[in-house]
Order: sequence, then C-alpha cells, then structure tokens
Amino acid sequence: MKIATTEQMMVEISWTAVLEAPLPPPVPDPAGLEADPPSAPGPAVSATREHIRRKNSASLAEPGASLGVPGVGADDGEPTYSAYMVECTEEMIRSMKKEVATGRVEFEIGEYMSRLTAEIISRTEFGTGYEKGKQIFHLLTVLQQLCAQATRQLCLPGSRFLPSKYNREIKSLKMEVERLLMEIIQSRTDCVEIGRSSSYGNDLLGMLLDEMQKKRGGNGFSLNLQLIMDECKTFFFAGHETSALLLTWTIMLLASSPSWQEKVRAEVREVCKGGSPSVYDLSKLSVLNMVIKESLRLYPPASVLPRMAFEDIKLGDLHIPKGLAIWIPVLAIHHNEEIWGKDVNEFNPNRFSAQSFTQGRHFMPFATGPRDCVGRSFALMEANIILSMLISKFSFTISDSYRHAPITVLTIKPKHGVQVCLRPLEE
Ligand code: HEM
Repeated sequence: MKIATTEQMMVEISWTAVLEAPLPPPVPDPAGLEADPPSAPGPAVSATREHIRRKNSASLAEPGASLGVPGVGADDGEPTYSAYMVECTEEMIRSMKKEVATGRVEFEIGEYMSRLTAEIISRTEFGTGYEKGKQIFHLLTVLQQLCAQATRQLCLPGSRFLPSKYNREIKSLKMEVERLLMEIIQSRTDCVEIGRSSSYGNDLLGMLLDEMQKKRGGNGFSLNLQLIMDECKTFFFAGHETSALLLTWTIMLLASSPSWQEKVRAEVREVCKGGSPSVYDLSKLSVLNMVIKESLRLYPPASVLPRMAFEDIKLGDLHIPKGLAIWIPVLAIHHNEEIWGKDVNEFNPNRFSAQSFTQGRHFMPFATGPRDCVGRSFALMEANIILSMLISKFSFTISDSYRHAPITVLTIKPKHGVQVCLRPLEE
C-alpha cells in the first residue's frame, strides 16, 4: 500500500487507479472528502442552494414553457431565469448587428460572453435592482483581478495585514462592495417592514432573505448580513466567469469546425423554427448538447477541484490520511488517453452521442458528490439558449489574429482572447 504522508501539498497518484477504485459507502459523504469547513454554507444558505438546484432542474425538464413570452414563466407568473437569458441575448445580438452594420467584422467574443453572463447573473440575483448589481459585480471583478495578482507573487506570512498600497486598495474595494450590497438589502427589508411588500422578491437575493427569515421563525429581523453578502458574491464568482468561458471556448471550437457549426445551425432551425428557443426546445437540441459537453471536456472551466480529507480513507491501494489537501485534476482526467482514446485531444462531439457515451466518473466539469455545482442546470440552460440564438443569427469563422494559448489559473482561459469574424445570416 502506498502511503501519502506530506500534508498540504499536491499528491501525485495514479488517477486512473483512483477512478477505477470502488466507491466507499455513500453516507454522509461518498468520498470522505469535503470542502474546507469555513466555506461550508449555513443551513439557510444550503436551503437556498437546494431551492435553486430544484428550480433550475424543474424549469429545464418542464415542457412547453415558452421563453419568448417576455419575463414570464410557465407556471406561477414569476419572471424566469430563461426569460432573462433570452432578453439579454437579444440585446447583445442587436448591438452586435449594429456594429456589423458599421463595417466591423472581427469580435473578441470572450469580452461579449463575459458581459452577457454578468448581465444575466446580475438580473437573476438582484431582479429589478440589477443596475446596482452590475456596479457591484464590476467592483468584484476588479477585486478578483487584484487577488489573482497576489497568487503570482511570493507572499510572506502576515503580509496581507501590512498597510501597503495593494492591501489598502483591496480593503477599500471590499468596503465599497459591501456598502452597495447593504443598500440593496436594506431597501428590501424596509419594504417588508413597512408592509409595502409581503416578500423579499423572487430573485436570488429575495430567496436568501426569505430563507433566513424562516429560520428565525419570523420573530424580529436580525439577519446574518455578512452571510448573505458572502453568498451574493459566491454566486457571482461561481456563475459568471465559468459560464463565460464555456461559451467562449464553444464558439472557438465551432468557428474552427465549419461542419459542426452547420450541423448545430440546421438542428436549431428545425427545432426552433426561426423563433427564440423554448425550454421544451432545449431538450431536443441533441447535437448542440453534444458540442457543449465536448467543449466542457476539452476546456473544463474549473480545471482542478480542491478537497480535504476529513478522515482517513482508502481508495484502491492508496491510503489518504485525515487532513491531507487534495487537488482533483479535472483537466488531466478529461485528457487521459486511457479513458477517452487516441483522439483525446481532438474535438469530436460524437463521443457524447447517446449510443457511445457512458458518463461514469470520468467527466466532471461540474464536479460530483454532495458539493457539486448547484448552478449546473442554470449554466446548461444559459449555454443552450445563448448558443442557439447566436448560431441562428450569425455564421462565424476563426480570425487570422487568433492565437491559441489556453492558460490555467484555476479556470482555463484563452490568454489572448478569442477573435472571430461574424457574418449576419439572412432572416
Ligand atoms: C459552465 C459553467 C459552470 C461550471 C463549469 C461550474 C463548475 C462548478 C464546479 C466544478 C463546482 C465545484 C467546486 C468545488 O467543489 O471545488 C461548482 C460549485 C458551485 N457552483 Fe458552479 N459552475 C458553473 C456555473 C455555475 C452557475 C451559473 C452558478 C450559479 C447560478 C454556479 C454556482 C455554484 C455554486 C454556488 C457552487 C458551490 C456549491 C457548494 O459549495 O455547495 N455555478 N461549480
């Protein structure tokens, strides 16, 4: 038996052996691995995440919900996430068409996808307050870039407490973000307190506030505001860049592969008949779904998954001691020739066709187990809607200025962006 001894360092093990090892008992945590305790969400937050997971899965499974009806869902008249997605994509397509009309041909599509997914998550989280939401997310993006800089530098213990220019900048950005978030939260709670509204709203923030209130049994209202603010930030970080990257890489792959682009377009035309996609349509877009999966295999936005062993565990012939930090190398697993075959590095969506594909534990763009992605259905619905709308309005080819340079800093990004040439299609 091999013994992994060094704590807090990356373990070098045979991932194929681990993946083939029988799974330990499923309760309470299938792999005996869990995310760091400090990041574990509280009960109200977990309930909200579960609500989102169910709401998303239900809306994907529910046939007949027309996304074309502006802002209205199929069942209870509340605005649906999908309606926001269609609306925001229509706005982006209109602005792209205007630019094409002025003679512009080349677009750095990553920028557009990043703006679009930020717009969608801002609306989903903050509903009508999304203008302020966008402002918050802009500040969070700057904050994220600043923090990413720190990962590339050698940090001495305790250096984050020094009054350096860098630390002061981070502190003032954090304070500004929290001030804006507090303003939004305060105006919601005020509306309920003075009786102008009976609920905190149908958006993500409203759901969080409702859950917190329920947990307090409706008595008085002293919310854990820090928890709510942290959760708002988590959703933005977790659901913005990952989705933008999925879309950007998929467009790069389709722009480089005219035959797959044509296959997807033909399918979208047949299913959507020239209109906006409905939730019912999405489940029929099988070619597009295969393309999205292959894109997630080749460029999984989350390239590694950090875990910590909470107890001694045995995986195959490998002993993992309690407390060991483990990084699950998703990118390496998705590019393992033993698992995927000789064409592992090629774009071949056919490998995900119903006949040939068994998902197993080898395909994990959204992780697996109890801490998998709660936004999975949301992300897939968003990708299907945006790609089907874009592909029916434009044909795209990869530009000569594109330089293929994926870089990995937790997520996999195109270092120099993805430049594509757009040509509007006849309506
Ligand atoms: C293509 C898009 C996406 C990908 C590839 C992705 C991937 C992942 C992965 C791999 C994890 C697990 C991380 C870990 O355990 O270390 C995760 C967690 C999470 N994701 Fe996503 N995600 C995507 C989109 C979204 C969206 C759109 C949302 C929100 C609407 C979202 C919300 C979350 C949240 C809240 C968690 C933490 C769950 C928990 O800790 O219980 N994700 N995501």
